[in-house]
Amino acid sequence: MNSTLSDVFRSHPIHIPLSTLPDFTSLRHLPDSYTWTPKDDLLFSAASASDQSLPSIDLADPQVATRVGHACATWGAFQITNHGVPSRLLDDIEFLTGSLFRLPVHQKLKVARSENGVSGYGVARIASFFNKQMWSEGFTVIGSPFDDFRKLWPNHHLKYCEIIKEYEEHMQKLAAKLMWLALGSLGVEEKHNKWAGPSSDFQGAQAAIQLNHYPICPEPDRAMGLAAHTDSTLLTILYQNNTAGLQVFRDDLGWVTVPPVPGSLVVNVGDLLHILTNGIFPSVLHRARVNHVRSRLSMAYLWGPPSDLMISPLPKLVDPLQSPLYPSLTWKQYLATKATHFNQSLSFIRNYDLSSDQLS
Ligand SMILES: O=C(O)CCC(=O)C(=O)O
Ligand SMILES: [Fe+2]
Repeated sequence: MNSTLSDVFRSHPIHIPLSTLPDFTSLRHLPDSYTWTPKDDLLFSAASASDQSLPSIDLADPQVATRVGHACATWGAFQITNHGVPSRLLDDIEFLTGSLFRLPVHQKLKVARSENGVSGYGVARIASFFNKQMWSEGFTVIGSPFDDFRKLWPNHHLKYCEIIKEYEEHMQKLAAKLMWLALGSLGVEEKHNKWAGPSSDFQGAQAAIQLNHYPICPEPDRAMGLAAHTDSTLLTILYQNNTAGLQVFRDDLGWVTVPPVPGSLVVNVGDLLHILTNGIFPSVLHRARVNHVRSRLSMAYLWGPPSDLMISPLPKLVDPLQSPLYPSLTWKQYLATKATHFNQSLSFIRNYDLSSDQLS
């Protein structure tokens, strides 16, 4: 039987004890365990560029594919407007996220993600790779949120489940559209990407929704909301509330803040799209900073292929005189690699010897 995204995460448990889940409202000073220095993250204090901004693309622009392709190749990320997701739905998901994180800690702990669980409340999965703790809390939805939501809101869970369902439907369509725009810009057609299915809508795709909350922080300059990482997805579509915090990294510019633009969404190239394009599109390194004035919410739609499908550089994008930069592997195998090698995963598999079986 094919494995689902839940099975995959379940086989790579994260070992973060529940006692580390913070009660941020009670902290008036930044404890040592939350104080970051460059020792904890090499890029912690890398330069920040203030005069450069992430491309913003109107999806109704006649040149949209070219613009998406250029943004993917130069930034690995972009903002979009005119994306067709109703602003009422963005308000609803933001409202849901705010309501969830405003609940008292004991209530949120009722739906804490268990050690080998996949959905629920907890710290970021990447926390296990760092010595310091991040100033954030999260809630992951994979599959139906019904059981968790019923525990959180015994009287309103159906309304909230409906919002998640509608959000997923819109995001799934938008992700497929963005994928074709990105690949189309490289001359990849439907016939080159068979798993997209007969109607080219990537029906077998899988996704998770990651809701993030970054509380007000007493010493934001020394704290980290979510440490630098790339997403293990094909694409991520992120909605952020009206509070800045997301930053993307470019070798030539350093950290660039992505200011929230009302109604717009941020799109990140993930590691699998980087592999699929044989390295033409970089997967963007990004992080979230915090501030001492307003709490911040973000809602990430993490989108990828069926977990057992072989992903490899598209032959059309590989120079016939060279070998592909990456071997074929499944999302399941990639997530297993990421669980061990984290931000070095792409370079690890690049050097991976296909004749051995390290990736299983
Ligand atoms: O909060 C943000 O802006 C970033 C969230 C993120 O990168 C993630 O959930 O993977
Ligand atoms: Fe991310």
